[in-house]
Amino acid sequence: MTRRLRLEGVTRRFGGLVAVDNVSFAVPAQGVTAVIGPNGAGKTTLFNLISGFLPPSSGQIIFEEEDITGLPPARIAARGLVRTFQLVRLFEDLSVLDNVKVGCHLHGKAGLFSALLRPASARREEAEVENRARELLAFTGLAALAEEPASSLPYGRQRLLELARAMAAGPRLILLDEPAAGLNAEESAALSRIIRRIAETGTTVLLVEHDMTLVMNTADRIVAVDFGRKIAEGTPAQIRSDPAVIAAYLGAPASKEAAHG
Ligand SMILES: Nc1ncnc2c1ncn2[C@@H]1O[C@H](COP(=O)(O)OP(=O)(O)OP(=O)(O)O)[C@@H](O)[C@H]1O
Repeated sequence: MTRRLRLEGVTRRFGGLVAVDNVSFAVPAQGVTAVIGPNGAGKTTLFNLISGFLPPSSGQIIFEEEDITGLPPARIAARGLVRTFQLVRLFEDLSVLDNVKVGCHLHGKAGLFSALLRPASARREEAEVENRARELLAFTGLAALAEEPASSLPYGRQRLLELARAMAAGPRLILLDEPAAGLNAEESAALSRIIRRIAETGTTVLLVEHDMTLVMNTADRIVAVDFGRKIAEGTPAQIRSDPAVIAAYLGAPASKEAAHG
């Protein structure tokens, strides 16, 4: 099985606190992988390390067989590893469509320099960008809102817009940081279907999420962390019945839970 991403012994310390402790796992190119864990387990720190927002204290991060450890976020994004954030970060005054177009320009080949230097091909690229942006709005169910200002969308749709913008870059791997946060059950179910479709189009999905319904319905593989350490890895069925995972969520020591189980 091809692996899109590998973490090898990744550790991140904040002073005396070890937020991520010697974590290793691989993300297959196919499908959806989820990272779960109780509050403060180190999930966000893990995402910040993978996306370059924080350098690891030690260990290696390998994306498509190349070492990206310590590269700045923009360089990592340019290689096709893009992320969304826990809190929505949109250009509020721009239209829904323009937000997605910005996503194409941020990480894509249609950069500002090429637009200045090669006006004819830049115009062609601009048309392609517009087509791609509209396709993504259709994909996320936002096509009818293309000309509206982003700030006018209800929260659930702003989250989908953020997803569409991240997809505009044509990423090889997309990191979704709590994509279902603040969504109702119906929105969360719609999001799950969109995430599955993203994976089917060949973009690897790695997500961090507290909404267990979404995780169990969406992920092919789950990595569970607690106190910065990986405590389990497997299919949703395996994770659901894993004593260490159950113990982490119930707040009981794994050994005690295992003894009872
Ligand atoms: N910049 C920082 N400086 C100091 N400590 C930090 C920093 N970022 C995170 N931590 C600590 O590292 C640990 C892991 O935090 P992290 O936010 O990664 O956990 P999490 O699993 O994402 O939690 P949540 O589910 O609440 O978002 C926590 O103890 C947190 O207080």
